[in-house]
Amino acid sequence: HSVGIIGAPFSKGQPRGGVEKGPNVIRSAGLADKLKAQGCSVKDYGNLCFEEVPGDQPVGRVKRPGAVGSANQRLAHAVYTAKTEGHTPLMLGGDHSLAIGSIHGHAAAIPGDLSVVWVDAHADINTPLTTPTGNVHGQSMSYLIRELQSKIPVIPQFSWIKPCVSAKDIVYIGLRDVDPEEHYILKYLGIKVFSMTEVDGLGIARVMEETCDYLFSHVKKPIHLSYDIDAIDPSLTPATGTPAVGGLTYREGVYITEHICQTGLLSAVDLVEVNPQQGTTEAQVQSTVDIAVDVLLGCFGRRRAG
Ligand SMILES: N[C@@]1(C(=O)O)CN(C[C@@H]2CCCCN2)C[C@@H]1CCC[B-](O)(O)O
Ligand SMILES: [Mn+2]
Ligand SMILES: [Mn+2]
Repeated sequence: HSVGIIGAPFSKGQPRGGVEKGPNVIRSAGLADKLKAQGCSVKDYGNLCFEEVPGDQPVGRVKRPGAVGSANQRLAHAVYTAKTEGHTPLMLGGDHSLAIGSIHGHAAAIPGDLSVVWVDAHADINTPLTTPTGNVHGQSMSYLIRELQSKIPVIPQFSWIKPCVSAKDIVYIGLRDVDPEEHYILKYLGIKVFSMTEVDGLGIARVMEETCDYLFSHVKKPIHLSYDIDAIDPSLTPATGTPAVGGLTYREGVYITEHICQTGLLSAVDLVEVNPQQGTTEAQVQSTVDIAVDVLLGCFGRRRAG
């Protein structure tokens, strides 16, 4: 595996300060050295610099459209570059609004369509008209899904975004805090969802088997894995902005990435929503960061069997 690390210190997709520190705290836990120790080659592209956008007024309910639009445009280019230079892009967030740029840049760099595996307590599929908070980290997927575009009002700062994902190529794992409007959208689009109920009922091994059967049932497409650390139970990863009880165990969280790795189709990864300022103790921050690193090592070949 050749991994292209891209730091995206961005927080304007949500209201809590600190998530912009995610890239550096994950790096300082030894991510690059641990990837190299397991045989990966690593190119660290460093942290992107995101411009300030003064007078960044909401468009409708959508908050900080200027900052979110420009950060994601810049990120899209960086992910495109890393991919075309032959690396598997690994985007370190930063909040989950960054999936807009990451998926956009990834899609632009590969022929044909990609599939998306979204590991999260949340669906992040609110539209500008359904969002209860206006925070774009809860809307990311709505701007990317082709079948949803008739429901998305014009946001000038997002005009560069070309929807690039088909509803049938998306699988959610870990959902347990979904807004009613999001639930309607998921049903309306027929998107495949393995909520925590399915994780409990089927077990994670079956969930991953069914995820792969579903995604590969027609054409095998490269996988974009967008992993929100709040998918893991907050007792293990408390340093995050929107914790929700009843999450994945450490073992389930790592099993997901081990399984996706062995498909050989992993093509880009996001690891988002680590916020060191949301931990109440240093130990809470360290636990969150260490688990984020282990999840990522699973993406790139680490097997618990050794
Ligand atoms: N759907 C949300 C949105 O703001 O759109 C509302 N929700 C918070 C709210 C808390 C109280 C119970 C109902 N949910 C957060 C979520 C976005 C999560 C973004 B992610 O990147 O952390 O996944
Ligand atoms: Mn998310
Ligand atoms: Mn989430």
